[in-house]
Amino acid sequence: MSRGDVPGPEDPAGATSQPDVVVIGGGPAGEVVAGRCAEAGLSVVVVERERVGGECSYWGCIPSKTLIRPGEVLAAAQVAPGAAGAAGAGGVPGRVDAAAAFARRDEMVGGYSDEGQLPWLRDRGVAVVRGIGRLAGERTVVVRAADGAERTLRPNRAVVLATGTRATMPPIPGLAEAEPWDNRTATGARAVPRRLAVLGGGAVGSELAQAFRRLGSEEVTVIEGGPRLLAHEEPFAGDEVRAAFEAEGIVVHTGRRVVTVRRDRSTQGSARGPVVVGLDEAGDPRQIVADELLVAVGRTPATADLGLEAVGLSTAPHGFVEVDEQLRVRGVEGGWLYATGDVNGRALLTHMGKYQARVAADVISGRVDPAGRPAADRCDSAVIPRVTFTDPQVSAVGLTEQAARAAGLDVRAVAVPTGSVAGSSVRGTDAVGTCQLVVDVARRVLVGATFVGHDTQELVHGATIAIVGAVTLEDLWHAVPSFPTVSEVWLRLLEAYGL
Ligand SMILES: Cc1cc2nc3c(=O)[nH]c(=O)nc-3n(C[C@H](O)[C@H](O)[C@H](O)COP(=O)(O)OP(=O)(O)OC[C@H]3O[C@@H](n4cnc5c(N)ncnc54)[C@H](O)[C@@H]3O)c2cc1C
Ligand SMILES: NC(=O)c1ccc[n+]([C@@H]2O[C@H](COP(=O)([O-])OP(=O)(O)OC[C@H]3O[C@@H](n4cnc5c(N)ncnc54)[C@H](O)[C@@H]3O)[C@@H](O)[C@H]2O)c1
Repeated sequence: MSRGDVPGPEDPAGATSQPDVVVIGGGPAGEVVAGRCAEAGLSVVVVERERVGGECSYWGCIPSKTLIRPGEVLAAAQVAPGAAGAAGAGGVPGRVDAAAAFARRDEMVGGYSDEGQLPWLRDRGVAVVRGIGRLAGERTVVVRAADGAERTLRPNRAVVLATGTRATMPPIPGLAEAEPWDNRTATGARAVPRRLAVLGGGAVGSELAQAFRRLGSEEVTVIEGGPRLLAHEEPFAGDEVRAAFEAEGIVVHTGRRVVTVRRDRSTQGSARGPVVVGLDEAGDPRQIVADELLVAVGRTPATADLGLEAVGLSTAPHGFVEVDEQLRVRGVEGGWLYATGDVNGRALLTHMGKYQARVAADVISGRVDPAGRPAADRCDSAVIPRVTFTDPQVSAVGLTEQAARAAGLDVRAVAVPTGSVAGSSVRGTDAVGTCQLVVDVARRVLVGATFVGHDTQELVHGATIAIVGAVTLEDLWHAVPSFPTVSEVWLRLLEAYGL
């Protein structure tokens, strides 16, 4: 199947028109809610307009992390004396074989076919109906297939919206005509642009800017409208990532606005002609010329044409679907409509969408815990683990210090350099980053943690457990980290707190 095609008409498993549950959208959140409902004995239909697996599998997490990995491995080797010679030397790590990286990306996305994803649903008896789903009234979903044929599904119990998001395109004059990259074109690239400009220094922009620099782009420029990269994280995280970017030749402009974009189709030397990005008058430069412009300024929920008005909901453009703690859509009577994953705007992360999906499935199926109580929603929106796969990585969970104070908590933050433990030095010569805990002073429990450094992705789950379990500092003191691991930062942090 070529990219951009809509897959075949209907999964051979077939689908009843009156199942218990209809899920619109077969991304990570839709798949999981469907699978768990089916495991609970319900009959389930997933309606998918493109590919089962969603944005994450083909144009998000999987291809981006696959393209990041080779540069990360080379950079790690370069700071391990003895391996460094084999891996190249200089500001940018030795060359990544971009063609091999793209080939591995193609493998990881299953050649942009969802054949590999379907068995998981089939094994659970979930039917997939191909087409665009929309609400047409209470417990009523109309599906329009690629050939225009429509069929109506009338589930007995629930409809779950899991339609995700697409890249937001800001209304900058000339931008659309310049055919910018979005996450799909960037993660699906088949060649490395010599010059790449990136609009937006959030998770997508930061990860892909560094990935392309390491894949071989000679000039990479990030333009961020806010004061720093990774604005949702602790301020030191964005500053430390910026320092690392600049050390490897990525130019970062913060606090700047793009006011015009133009693709110069008269210029030779690039198949499409260079793109000229005009900046505001707030500073220098006033213009950036690149071969491609990646737009990564956030996400827009896929709610247009979803029929929200048919069930009395607002159809405000760019509006996320508001849900309660059990993932039921607010403002709809009867408790039959749910929304999980990106489309509800709570946490635009695959693992959180899948968590919400498990909660929603338990609510829909009436699952009870061993004590016979209904499965409760523990979907605490403050406890969101997240890893930004830049180098250094930014791995965090819970509240930033500022967010905790804004929430009225009396907190104390303690921080130590990630390089203060032997585990960091053993790994290489360039231990960078800061680790910080945010502690609720009265309860002596964590409410937030941030770990910036190489390979910190595996540190964050310990902090997640500590927050969810409300483990006191006195108990954490007895959770002894192994030597010589980077986890020893936990000990340093507790010592810094005064234990
Ligand atoms: C570049 C990039 C990198 C990312 N990296 C990470 C990461 O490392 N870790 C992480 O946790 N998150 C990451 N994310 C975020 C992650 O991709 C999303 O949070 C996740 O895909 C959301 O899952 P979802 O099921 O809610 O929506 P989606 O994955 O968007 O799936 C929605 C599905 O619904 C279908 N659909 C939409 N409308 C309809 C309709 N009307 N009828 C039928 N089908 C419909 C779509 O075709 C799609 O298949 C990344 C995102 C991007 C863009
Ligand atoms: N590793 C991961 O888990 C991962 C990776 C990529 C994406 N994601 C998820 O996807 C979501 C979307 O990522 P994203 O990077 O598109 O959004 P984002 O909200 O993380 O960052 C967007 C950035 O663009 C800036 N911006 C907005 N408009 C601008 C403009 N006109 N000019 C310049 N800058 C502008 C914002 O200030 C912000 O810093 C993230 O919130 C995250 O949840 C996760």
